[in-house]
Amino acid sequence: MKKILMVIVDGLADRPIDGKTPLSVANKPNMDKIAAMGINGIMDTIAPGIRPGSDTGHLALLGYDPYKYYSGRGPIEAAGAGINIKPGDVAFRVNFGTVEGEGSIFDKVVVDRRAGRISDTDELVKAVCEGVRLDVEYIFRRGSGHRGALVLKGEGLSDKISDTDPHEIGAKVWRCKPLDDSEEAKRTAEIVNSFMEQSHRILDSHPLNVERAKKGLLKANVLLLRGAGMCPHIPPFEEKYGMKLAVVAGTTLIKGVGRIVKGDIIEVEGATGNKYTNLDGKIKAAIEALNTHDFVLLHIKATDELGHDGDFDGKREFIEKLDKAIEPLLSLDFSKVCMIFTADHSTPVMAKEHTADPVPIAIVHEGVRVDEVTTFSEFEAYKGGLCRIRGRDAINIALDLTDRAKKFGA
Ligand SMILES: O=C(O)[C@H](O)COP(=O)(O)O
Ligand SMILES: [Mg+2]
Repeated sequence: MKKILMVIVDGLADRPIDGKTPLSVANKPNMDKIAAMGINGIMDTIAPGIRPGSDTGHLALLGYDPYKYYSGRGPIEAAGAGINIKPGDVAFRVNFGTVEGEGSIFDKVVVDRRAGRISDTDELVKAVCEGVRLDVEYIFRRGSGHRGALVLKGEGLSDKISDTDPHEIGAKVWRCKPLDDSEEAKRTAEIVNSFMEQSHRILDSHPLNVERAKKGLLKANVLLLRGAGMCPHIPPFEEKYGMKLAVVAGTTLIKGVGRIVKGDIIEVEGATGNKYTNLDGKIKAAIEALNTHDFVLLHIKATDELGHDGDFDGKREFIEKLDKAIEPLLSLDFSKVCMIFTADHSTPVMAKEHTADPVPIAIVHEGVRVDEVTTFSEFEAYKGGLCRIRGRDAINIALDLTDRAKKFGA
């Protein structure tokens, strides 16, 4: 049976500054070869004008309707961190951030939502877990980089509560509020606010943070919570498509997407989800996974981080580094493998956030209607034969090319 490889370069696409994007000016002969070998187009991961999160974007690319199956970022992040969420538990995405100011945690101002992109939070997580006492059981784990996941466990909880992450720097930490009149939401918000206060006290005076401050580094002294949600109910990928799924990713969230649809997560040494990740190792692992799995999702994260950081040159340089690393993909046997090369959304350096600008997509397989596009970029892709598709179409096209599609009608 033929195989499918979907390469998703997170936040790869951009909005032009003086007519240029990091992708359009990067020297990337291998991506251009992929464009030349395949059929090209632009893709609205969810729908035109809808800004995808990486979670909803990846669900759509795996063929799941995010409006039906998405139950918040928290549970996906928690699954990625290896936490087994049970019905009734409430999960959150957590950011190690930096606050300054006096008074309670809710009087303090967020000066960085990523604590200077801190990379090792093991000791800090341990201190929080040892010190914070709540009215419920909880699990707090680190994720990749500044990320983590918190799960409140037990009866009488609700996910109808607001974030404590204000989503912007210069703003005060938000107090968690119930979003409906239920006792459960009121109680959960109180528990969250207690977690915020206690964890801040522990982190602010932690020796590692005192040391960071001495070195002129930002303290990781607040845990910003967002995306509260409960256990998702989603059909396993294999049940839906009859294909075994493998996910090669360093980023906790994407591992989580793989786990909630019951795919296999391939761990690669040195896969960090940042610009120093082990690209060669990930590409090798993805190619190997094609021997054991039917559908392989290879995720590359750093382009998105560099977009969030507003770093045009950094994003271009990373694209060039990635381009060198993907060379082995060009030697795949495209009579047996269908390769989709694309992004989950745009993260323009000028916006430092995700936008709804469509992303380029190239599909390589024997027999595709190769078009005249020979450059992989936001400006060339739309001239290709795929024209403009939605995220959920990509997997269907691959199913058709690999002779898995069922005829609709007689
Ligand atoms: O990198 C991530 O996890 C997200 O795409 C952005 O999240 P952040 O703004 O909290 O870093
Ligand atoms: Mg993304």
